[in-house]
Amino acid sequence: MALLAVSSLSKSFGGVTAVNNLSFEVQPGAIFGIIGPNGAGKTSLFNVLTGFIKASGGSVQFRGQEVLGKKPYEIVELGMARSFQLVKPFFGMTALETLLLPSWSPRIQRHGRDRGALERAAEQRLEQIGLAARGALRVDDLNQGELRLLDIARALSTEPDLLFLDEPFSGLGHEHIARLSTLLMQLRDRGVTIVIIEHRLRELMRLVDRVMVINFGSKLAEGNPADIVREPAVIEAYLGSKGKDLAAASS
Ligand SMILES: Nc1ncnc2c1ncn2[C@@H]1O[C@H](COP(=O)(O)OP(=O)(O)OP(=O)(O)O)[C@@H](O)[C@H]1O
Repeated sequence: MALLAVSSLSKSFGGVTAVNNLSFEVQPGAIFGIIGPNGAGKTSLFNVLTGFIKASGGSVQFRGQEVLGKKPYEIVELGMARSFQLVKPFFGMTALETLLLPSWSPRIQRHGRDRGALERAAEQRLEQIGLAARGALRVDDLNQGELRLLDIARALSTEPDLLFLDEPFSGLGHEHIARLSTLLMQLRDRGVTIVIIEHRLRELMRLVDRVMVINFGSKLAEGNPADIVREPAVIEAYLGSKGKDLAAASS
């Protein structure tokens, strides 16, 4: 059974249809990429899937359970977590404190870990993401790339089974992208399913098992990365000359 089954999902903002009758499935243990031009509806899709905005119609099932209509914290409780394209940290808190906050969620509290264990877990998470030396710094003093990594670590702190990442590579240098890619593959190997929106196509295509292309809120194509970069409709609508480079790189 699919871990996530999205069926005929739509979202309109007045006269703008951001997500248009979209259906797709994500299998357990996959890394699933979502690409498309600016304004294609990718972030709106994540916002609906994670309960931040209401759908206009359709169905979203996580492990066979309907999640449309649930609040973001209820969705986290079920085992889904997300990072944000625009990171809005709690200014004044340290990086380590930011990662301790999600420990108070019922999902983590039910393990009954003491404060020392929760702090060690937060420190490990900082290390995993490459921010071990930044734990005591206030988030106000972190740069955009570091804030993005911290936001991903924050999402991981709820120990999700399904992780949504909105442009995780944006603003990161090659070293951090390589480190984050390795971490995502390790998470996948441990059974975490990952859905990624990303414009850095070369880096994304190396990581994903399957990719969906959306344009004007509708699915344009879906398949494995090597086939998708050769799809004429995708090249015309989105990849353009970048598509030829990508096709050459993935052959
Ligand atoms: N809150 C909103 N109110 C009105 N229109 C919105 C709102 N959010 C998104 N839209 C519109 O919905 C469409 C899809 O936007 P969305 O941000 O989901 O695209 P995207 O694929 O994530 O783009 P990008 O790659 O630039 O982040 C756009 O036309 C956008 O202007």
